Amino acid sequence: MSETVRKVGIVGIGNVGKAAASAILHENIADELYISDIDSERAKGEAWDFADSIEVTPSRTRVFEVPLEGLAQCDVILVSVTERSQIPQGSRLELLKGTAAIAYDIVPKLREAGFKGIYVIATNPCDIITYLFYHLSGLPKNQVIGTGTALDSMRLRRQISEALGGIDPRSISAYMVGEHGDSQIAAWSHVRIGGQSLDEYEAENSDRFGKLDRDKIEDTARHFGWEIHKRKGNTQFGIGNQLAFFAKSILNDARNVTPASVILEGEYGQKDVAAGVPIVLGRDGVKEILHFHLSGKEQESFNASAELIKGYIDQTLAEREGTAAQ
Ligand SMILES: NC(=O)C1=CN([C@@H]2O[C@H](COP(=O)(O)OP(=O)(O)OC[C@H]3O[C@@H](n4cnc5c(N)ncnc54)[C@H](O)[C@@H]3O)[C@@H](O)[C@H]2O)C=CC1
Ligand SMILES: CC(=O)C(=O)O
Repeated sequence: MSETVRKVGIVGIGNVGKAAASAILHENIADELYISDIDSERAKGEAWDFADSIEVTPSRTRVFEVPLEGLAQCDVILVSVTERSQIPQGSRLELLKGTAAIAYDIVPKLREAGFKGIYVIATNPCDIITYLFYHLSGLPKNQVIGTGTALDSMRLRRQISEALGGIDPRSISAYMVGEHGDSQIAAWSHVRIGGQSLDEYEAENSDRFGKLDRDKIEDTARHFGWEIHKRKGNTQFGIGNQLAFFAKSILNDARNVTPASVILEGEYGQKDVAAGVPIVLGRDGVKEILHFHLSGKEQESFNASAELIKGYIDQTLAEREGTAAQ
């Protein structure tokens, strides 16, 4: 019998990395989990702490602390590095200089070490960092994926669920698209409640809910991260579980439809940019990009969001390499 060992790596074992690692162990997603951090002593402590818990988790995942290059053997590397996780003025874009510098440091080293697997990136600003990983890694675009608007879309579904009397968010299909940031937009034209369009569902149930306040729901979902951030100083479990879900979908070739930040080459009218759109996620990473025909206003906002991301990508490439995105 041939033996397939599922190997997942995490680079950056802080708030987010630890939440992802815990989810991986509790859901038996990997046979071997490799963790790496610039602070290798702390990472070793985390690895040993996780190893102590294996007997009472459903998995027998072996956990190792490794230097960065030790991650090159993994099928999937989850990226949760950052220079600082605090964002005083509330924009993820403020992290760009620090996290771009980390990308320029670690991606060439992993390339040199022979990493040929799939990157899943949570590090903010997520879309720009995803593009930089693609640009620096030499990997095909299907193998470089940002979590993008996946977390925002869960927040959106939860807000819709609450407005509709608690209907299970898993029975709601609703996506935030564009930037994992302030310019993201809800694709209201494609919201479905158990397959029924939201307009039809609202009309059928007008005596129970009336018309949803879409602007308020969208705005709450868009900014929900800050409500958590200002109370506990970070967000970690939503995204940690999301990273684990991405790893599981890839390793199991699950072919889930999920929002993710991916490299666009003409899809949604955009090129040379990474932005959040619905994809099919499986063994090769991005198996397919779903093309929603957005309403005119949604497409306009999506274009503005993508242009904003592209502006920061171009600025970063110009500062670091004296070139713009190709
Ligand atoms: N995409 C999303 O939906 C979300 C993204 N995030 C982002 O995830 C990132 C991580 O956040 P936290 O875990 O709270 O930060 P943290 O500060 O707790 O952890 C970051 C870790 O990265 C390590 N690190 C820094 N430079 C490194 C390098 N060159 N090589 C290896 N390790 C290095 C640090 O030592 C630290 O352990 C941030 O960029 C944050 O904004 C957080 C929540 C949601
Ligand atoms: C911090 C962040 O990006 C979030 O929770 O959405």
